[in-house]
Amino acid sequence: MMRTKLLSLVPRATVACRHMSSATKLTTVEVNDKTGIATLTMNRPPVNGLNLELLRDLQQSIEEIEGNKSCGLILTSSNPTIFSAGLDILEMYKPDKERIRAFWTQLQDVWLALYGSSVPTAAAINGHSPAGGCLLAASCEYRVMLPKFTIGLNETQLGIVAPQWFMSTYLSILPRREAERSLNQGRMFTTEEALRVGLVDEIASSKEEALAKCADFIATFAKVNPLARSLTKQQFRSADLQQLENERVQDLEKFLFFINQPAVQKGLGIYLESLKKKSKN
Ligand SMILES: CCCCC/C=C/C(=O)SCCNC(=O)CCNC(=O)[C@H](O)C(C)(C)COP(=O)(O)OP(=O)(O)OC[C@H]1O[C@@H](n2cnc3c(N)ncnc32)[C@H](O)[C@@H]1OP(=O)(O)O
Repeated sequence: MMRTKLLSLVPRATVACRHMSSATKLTTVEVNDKTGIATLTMNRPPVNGLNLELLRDLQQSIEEIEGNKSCGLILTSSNPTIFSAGLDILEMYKPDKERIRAFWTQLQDVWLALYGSSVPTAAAINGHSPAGGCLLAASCEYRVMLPKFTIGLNETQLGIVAPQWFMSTYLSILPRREAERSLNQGRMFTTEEALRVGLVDEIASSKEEALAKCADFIATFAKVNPLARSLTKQQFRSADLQQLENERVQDLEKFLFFINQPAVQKGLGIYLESLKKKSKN
């Protein structure tokens, strides 16, 4: 059964105090006193690669925001040029048997929590956002991106296949033809291209402006009944969420089977090497 987010259905009062979650985590949550909007910042140098620990912290932070009566969630990064480099490829290359199960299950949980979040969500995309990074941004309801960066589901470029729920997330934003073509191509869009196809909603010239635009989007719900808004969002997204809820185990087994294929491992090894060579030059 899909989780009902009762907590979030309580009308939201202005948050009285500024709250900062634990500094030892790979994410921070900061709630603006005036707006009641929570900013969730990813902070895992060097590239916000989504490893098991970052995913766990993301999940906890989303739950914290759902629970603390914030009136919206803005996802962003502490890195000035990278929103998130996507899944940490080291989790998938020559993986540890137990850890990779936990990793994928945690990724599923993060997606269910973010895509299914009952609070309004927006992404301030202040840097590159390939693959899993794009998934996180696309799971939000609104995206504001800074110029001169790239975003997209580039999985096929790595010789891997985005699972159905990545595709559903793309399809919730892009026209079907565009989603299919760009997924097949593993296309990375520039900020301007992303705006043109509708993958992002606005361009901002600084992170501060991006955060402000995200806050403006969230403020558009200020006079909308929170219960009606939340249930409407849930209805819109329920088929996608339900599909993964129903197929979680099969999705995990499919991922494990695929990722352990020698050809896939070889491809990931070559890709990692090319990233390392590039970073040394
Ligand atoms: C069947 C299963 C399907 C699963 C679906 C998969 C989803 C995914 O998310 S797969 C991951 C896809 N991600 C990418 O293809 C991004 C790769 N990275 C980049 O393109 C770039 O690093 C960048 C644009 C994000 C940032 O560029 P730059 O600022 O120039 O930084 P460097 O390239 O020098 O990278 C620094 C450092 O970080 C390592 N690294 C980068 N990305 C990843 C990653 N996704 N996983 C693990 N490690 C990553 C890179 O190798 C460098 O390491 P060092 O050489 O050790 O410094």
